[in-house]
Amino acid sequence: MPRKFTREEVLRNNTKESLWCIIDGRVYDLTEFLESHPGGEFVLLQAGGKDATIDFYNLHRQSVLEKYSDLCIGGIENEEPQVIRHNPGDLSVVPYAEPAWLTPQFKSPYYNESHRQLQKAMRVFTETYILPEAQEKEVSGEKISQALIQRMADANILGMRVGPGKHLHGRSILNGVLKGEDFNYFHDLVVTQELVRATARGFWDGNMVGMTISLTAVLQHANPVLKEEVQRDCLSGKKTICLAVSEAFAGSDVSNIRTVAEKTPDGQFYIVNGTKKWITNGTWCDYFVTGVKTGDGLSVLLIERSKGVETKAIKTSYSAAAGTAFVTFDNVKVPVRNLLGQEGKGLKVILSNFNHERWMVTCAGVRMSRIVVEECLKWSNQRQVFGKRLVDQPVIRAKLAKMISLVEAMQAWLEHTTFQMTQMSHSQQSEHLAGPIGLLKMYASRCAHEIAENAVHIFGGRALTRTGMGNVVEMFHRTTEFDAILGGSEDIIGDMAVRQAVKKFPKSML
Ligand code: HEM
Repeated sequence: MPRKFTREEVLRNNTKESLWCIIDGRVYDLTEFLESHPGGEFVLLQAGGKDATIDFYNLHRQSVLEKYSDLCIGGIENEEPQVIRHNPGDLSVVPYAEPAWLTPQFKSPYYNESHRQLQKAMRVFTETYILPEAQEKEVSGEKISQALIQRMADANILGMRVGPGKHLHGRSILNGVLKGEDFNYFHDLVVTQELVRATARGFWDGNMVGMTISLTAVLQHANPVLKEEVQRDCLSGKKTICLAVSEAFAGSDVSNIRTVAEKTPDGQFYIVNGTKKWITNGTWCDYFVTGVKTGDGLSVLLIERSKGVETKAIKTSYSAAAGTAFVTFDNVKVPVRNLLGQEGKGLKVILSNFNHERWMVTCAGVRMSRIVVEECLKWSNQRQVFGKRLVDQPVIRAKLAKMISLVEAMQAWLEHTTFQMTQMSHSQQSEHLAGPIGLLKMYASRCAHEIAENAVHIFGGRALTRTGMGNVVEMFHRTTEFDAILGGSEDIIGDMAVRQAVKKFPKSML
């Protein structure tokens, strides 16, 4: 049984020798903690013997109390803690913190019980296994651990990251929550929107994004033997794979790449020379799905890390946990059986995954935007300035209204697009959805930009620091702009969408 104290007892412990305080009906002994408190000794001495609940929540997250729970020596007689504690898997109780389909009062035509079960299991998994490692590695810049990759492989989370398809058939997801055959794009959306809740941008990209955007090319375009081998290696977590297309010479204009592959006289191998830049997960990947020039055309080769392949980490403004690399191919010998698709038809191979990649970037960006809105709602409600909560200021409410409406609009458009994906074959998606998905991604990254800006204004100085209350907002503001670039710069894909629309313009109306 926890010890119970009266408020008078706590009040008597207000010196350096014995320093207690009350936070949310619980009593904390801060005597030993005084010297190591990141906020300094003086402020704690001022709180000695008092109820410091309002001051504490004005400056700290609930998770701080959970981390330092050993400082808690008991509770106050006849008082119960008021603050709701978050357990792994719980839905947020903050309005607008969850998409409408997860809010009991709202209904959705898109999701059924299998999506709800998957969402629940993914949230428990993310909060139990991914979030702690993500937070640690985001700071240290280290690669995701093999143990976590293995755990995701065993639960078939790796398989789900590549989207619906035959590679999931016969697999049981997260201990029987779902059969692989039943996995559709709404399950795919759920998985991405839960995983990104680990709120660590570099680590998120490090967590197999390379595989998400490259293994699909192998599944769709490799010869059956190679496909079987690489699929088995990657989905079991034994090997990792990334997409190596962009170069210092060519980003969104993939057809201008300069990496060259020349066939050996016996026709058995390609010899590859060139460089690749900004390759996510490249520092540690085993396989590189690589865009190369073959004669006048563009082709795609699966290159294994071997003699002549070198990778160097590129210093970026986000965590090195993403494994962003500069890759050099120096006379690398690649068997011809590693050609994906046909020689000279590589653009088709590269484009075949762009819709899914852009859609996935959008799923993640929309969810991160919502997390930032939740952070702002919570902060505005708990932060006191000029004797009032932030949320009591009309200017703050106007910002929140704008942010919430942007997130709701993005999610609604995303779900509408996802529904279209469930109704179309892969080739129909390429034909009809490339433009709409491009526009959706562009809209989402513009909204995220606006949300980040408003969030910084709401959090003030805390939005500049990587620790403490503003850490999520700081990370989002620093990294959200990448979504405008990844999978094709937003200006270029926006332009592509309009050009495609113009092509379909009926002549009779002119
Ligand atoms: C159980 C009690 C407490 C613990 C475990 C604790 C722990 C921490 C930690 C870990 C930080 C670093 C920032 C963060 O991670 O949020 C911090 C910062 C700080 N704390 Fe505490 N704290 C406690 C109580 C208090 C109290 C009662 C006050 C004052 C009334 C206080 C004032 C501050 C200040 C001023 C900062 C710096 C905040 C900033 O830079 O924004 N702390 N504290």
